[in-house]
Amino acid sequence: MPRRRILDELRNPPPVVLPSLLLCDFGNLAAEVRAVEAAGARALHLDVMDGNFVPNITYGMPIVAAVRRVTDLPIDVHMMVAKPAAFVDEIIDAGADIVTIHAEATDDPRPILEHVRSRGACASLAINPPTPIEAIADALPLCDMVLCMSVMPGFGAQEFESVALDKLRALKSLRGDSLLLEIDGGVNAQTVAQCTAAGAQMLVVGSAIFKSQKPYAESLAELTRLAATGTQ
Ligand SMILES: O=C(CO)[C@@H](O)[C@H](O)COP(=O)(O)O
Ligand SMILES: [Co+2]
Repeated sequence: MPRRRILDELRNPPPVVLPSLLLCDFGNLAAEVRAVEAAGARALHLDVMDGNFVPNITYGMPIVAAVRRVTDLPIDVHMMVAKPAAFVDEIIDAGADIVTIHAEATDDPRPILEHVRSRGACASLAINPPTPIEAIADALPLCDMVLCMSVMPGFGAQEFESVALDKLRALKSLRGDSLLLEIDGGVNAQTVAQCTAAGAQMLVVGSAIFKSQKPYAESLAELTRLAATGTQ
């Protein structure tokens, strides 16, 4: 889908809860994707980890492509890899609509963000909890989205770190609504309203959907309802 259309779809209306497939049943991947789509998901978040940038390995292009084959939902690929420049083209070819690279993985993210946009995808920059927003100030004009991590990346089901909220507030006051803001890590029914109150429109949720006893539709509806309370 073209970049402008993705951004319009995600903005209208906020907030968007993105299931992170990290903790889904990969033996039934297609069924899991169809199930969260039927449950009301408006976009998906895929965590690509290389065992180098983070101390964990997940999956790469074949899984992104497999998800692409079963859904037309926007796919946000969170690249936790040490050499993002080497892989963004293949990630886009596999079907990513939003390509999220980490500021900590590159000395200068700007050429990569520009390249992602030139390929028609949305360009997004992630920062870990200890990374200040000053570190990405020069790159902001090239970002469609900024992801503030609320855990150290690498694993699902970690505890929420509220330092991400301060950064969301600062980014919101710097850039208003021109920039999509995403938060990822420990987002659940207890934390989601704080995230939207701080300015996030994009809420990545893994364990609170895939490890919950509730049906996906119930979790997604509850999280979306609670997220909306933070915007009032
Ligand atoms: O990027 C990551 C982890 O590094 C995430 O996208 C997790 O998958 C989120 O899982 P929960 O914290 O919601 O369980
Ligand atoms: Co993620």
